[in-house]
Amino acid sequence: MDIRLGNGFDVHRFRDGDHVILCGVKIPHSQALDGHSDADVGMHAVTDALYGALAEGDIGQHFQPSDPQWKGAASEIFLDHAVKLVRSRGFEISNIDLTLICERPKIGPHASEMKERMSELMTLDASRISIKATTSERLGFTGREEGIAAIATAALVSA
Ligand SMILES: Nc1ccn([C@@H]2O[C@H](COP(=O)(O)O)[C@@H](O)[C@H]2O)c(=O)n1
Ligand SMILES: C[C@@]1(CO)OP(=O)(O)OP(=O)(O)OC[C@H]1O
Repeated sequence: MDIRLGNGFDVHRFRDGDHVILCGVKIPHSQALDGHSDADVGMHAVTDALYGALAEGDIGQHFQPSDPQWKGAASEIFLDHAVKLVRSRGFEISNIDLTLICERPKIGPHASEMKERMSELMTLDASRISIKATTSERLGFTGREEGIAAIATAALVSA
């Protein structure tokens, strides 16, 4: 059995708006997240963790931020590509662990829906998907509510 571990980290800054999209779920908030795509920072971190576990570069190498075709794109496109690449390389996803770092919005009330959405997108049992959140105790850019950071770990096992 071959085991691979990968990590992903992403940050998106806030901009004017009335909701954020995290793990494919629309969450009402006093601001939106800025990015070339839909700026789903949680989904980007998970996607990068999958690419990392395969040593297949990073999300920006696969989906150039300068490419107009990804303007406003749903980040499910990127995650789907990474999941398909995992399986094409003869691996299965054992588990995913995601932590979102932000003062607001509060993630807890939405974590279950986010987990279910990721489960559907990855065809992975929800019991293998962990979605957590923490503040940075008002320290740094997340503490000043300038943006959201996300860090993810993916574990793959040979199929
Ligand atoms: N955006 C967030 C941040 C935190 N939580 C929940 O609050 C708990 C305490 O967070 P601290 O940063 O103060 O330790 C944390 O464990 C989460 O359960 C949240 O839901 N959304
Ligand atoms: C998702 C992509 C898609 O062009 O752009 P962004 O939405 O800006 O997100 P980021 O994590 O900054 O860069 C990765 C890019 O692949």
